[in-house]
Amino acid sequence: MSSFIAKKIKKTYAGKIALSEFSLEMNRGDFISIVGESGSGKSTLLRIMAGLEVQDSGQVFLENEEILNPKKKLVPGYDEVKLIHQDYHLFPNSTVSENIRRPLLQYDKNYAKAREEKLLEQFGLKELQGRFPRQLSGGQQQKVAIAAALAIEPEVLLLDEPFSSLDTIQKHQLIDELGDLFKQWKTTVVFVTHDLDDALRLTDNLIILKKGKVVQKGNSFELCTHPQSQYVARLFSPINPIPGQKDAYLRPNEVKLRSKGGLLGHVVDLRFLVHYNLLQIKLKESNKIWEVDDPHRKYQVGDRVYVQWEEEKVMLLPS
Ligand SMILES: Nc1ncnc2c1ncn2[C@@H]1O[C@H](COP(=O)(O)OP(=O)(O)OP(=O)(O)O)[C@@H](O)[C@H]1O
Repeated sequence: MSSFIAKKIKKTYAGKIALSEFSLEMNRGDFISIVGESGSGKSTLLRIMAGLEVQDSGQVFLENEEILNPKKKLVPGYDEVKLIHQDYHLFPNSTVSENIRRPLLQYDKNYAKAREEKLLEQFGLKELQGRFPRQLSGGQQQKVAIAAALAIEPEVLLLDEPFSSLDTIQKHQLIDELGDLFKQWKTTVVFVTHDLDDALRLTDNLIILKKGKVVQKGNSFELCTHPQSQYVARLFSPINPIPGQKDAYLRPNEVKLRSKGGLLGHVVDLRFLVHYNLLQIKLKESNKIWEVDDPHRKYQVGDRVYVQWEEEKVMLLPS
């Protein structure tokens, strides 16, 4: 039996569709990442799921109870369903401990103290408990904000790119740590992001959103190897159109570089990346620019090179 359900959620702003019949069913402790470009409706969806935004139609349920929107509920939102976004608000004149304790003010004192201690411990914040937010790094501040949001033990956590202001190393470390905690606690987590790498860090269970519509669902392997559209394929890597073949594309790592045979081109740009060089190759006949991986770092700008590929690597992708 699913415990968190969104049923045919639709939302328009001034007649423009932001979400179109979005449905989702999750069991307790499931993680899902929803990935989509800016404006695809991710934040709108999470706000509706948290009971903070009025939808045009459709319903959200937690354990068979309907999540009521602000039109139907005097005080919007629920303790059981917590939305965390980038603009987290810590109280600047309260310490780490006080920030975490604030949501627990109305709870039994002993319970509140025990909960605060547990969160400080689990988030590795014990040594920082007496500091004020201005004395913390961005990553530490975000940890405190998330710990505070978890103080009242929500069943569902909705994460709206809360890590986007962190550098990649901090971000990945925080996502890994949180992922472990959420698993321990069996929290149901919906993470929305435009960044596929971040999404995959937390879970392999993906929904791809475009202009308010689900365009594909599945795990990363399925989506990477069998994308059903250019939009989904591009989330994983750039794609190169094959001249003269409608909707036929190749990924940069599937193109072979040879000194003869295939399509002739010239290297017009080279980027040194950690594991390989990324080349831009201008194809002679079509003038198209392809992005191609050069794992052996063999080619230089100006080199003549032939590109080849295996037919089975060609992806047919309607726009
Ligand atoms: N309050 C609003 N009034 C009017 N239009 C809105 C409002 N909020 C969102 N929209 C529009 O709805 C669409 C979806 O917006 P939403 O913020 O949900 O997308 P998103 O995927 O979260 O984008 P981003 O990744 O940039 O945060 C966009 O076209 C946006 O302009």
